[in-house]
Amino acid sequence: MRFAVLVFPGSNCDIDAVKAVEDVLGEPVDSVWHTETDLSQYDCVIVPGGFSYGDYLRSGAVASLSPVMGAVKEHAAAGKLVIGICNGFQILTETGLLPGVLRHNDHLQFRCEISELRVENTDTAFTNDYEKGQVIRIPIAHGEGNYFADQATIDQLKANNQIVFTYHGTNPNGSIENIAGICNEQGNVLGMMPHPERAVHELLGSADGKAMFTSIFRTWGEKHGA
Ligand SMILES: NC(=O)CC[C@H](N)C(=O)O
Repeated sequence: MRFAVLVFPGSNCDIDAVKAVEDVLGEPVDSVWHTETDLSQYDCVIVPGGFSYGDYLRSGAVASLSPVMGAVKEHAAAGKLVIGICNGFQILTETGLLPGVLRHNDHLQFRCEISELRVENTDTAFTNDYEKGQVIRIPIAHGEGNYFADQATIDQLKANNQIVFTYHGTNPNGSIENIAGICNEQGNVLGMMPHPERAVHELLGSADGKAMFTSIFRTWGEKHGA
């Protein structure tokens, strides 16, 4: 299975994502600069966290216009896997691959801490190694993680079981319905504010992010007979 981790000017979690794929799965992974227009050799694209283009205008707004995002749209339309983590989630909503927006945290402070998440949907390629309702510890680090969507969109997310993670206990940013992560209707594009790639060793404070990588690999393997 081949992974791409996109790199924009201002990305700062791309190397963590590369290391997580290498350490958890040992599968091939390339860093791919944002001017690339062909992602056809990859099975899973990770849009990492950071401050692409300095978060100018709105987080993710400028990066959503990068050449590589055309290729990400094609990759998603072909049913292949895309994960946006933190700034990556912001880029995916700005690109229109996921519904809703990420607004400034309701308290207007940057939050960098371990958060508790509840796994709401284990019927996705990204979460099937978790238990439904499992509470996991995954770090957050963002100033604009306040997920918002209008009521019709929220109703649709619920009806299609697209809410994948919610904050458990404390909501750190004011997200509507405590939403921490969602997927698209087809289930092959996931966006989440917390950072699973920073939680793959006990040494990092939690290894609860590992199951996301093993889920992806297992799902891909089942589909491709690997
Ligand atoms: N860690 C990140 O990806 C930061 C996300 C974003 N730039 C924010 O502060 O909201």
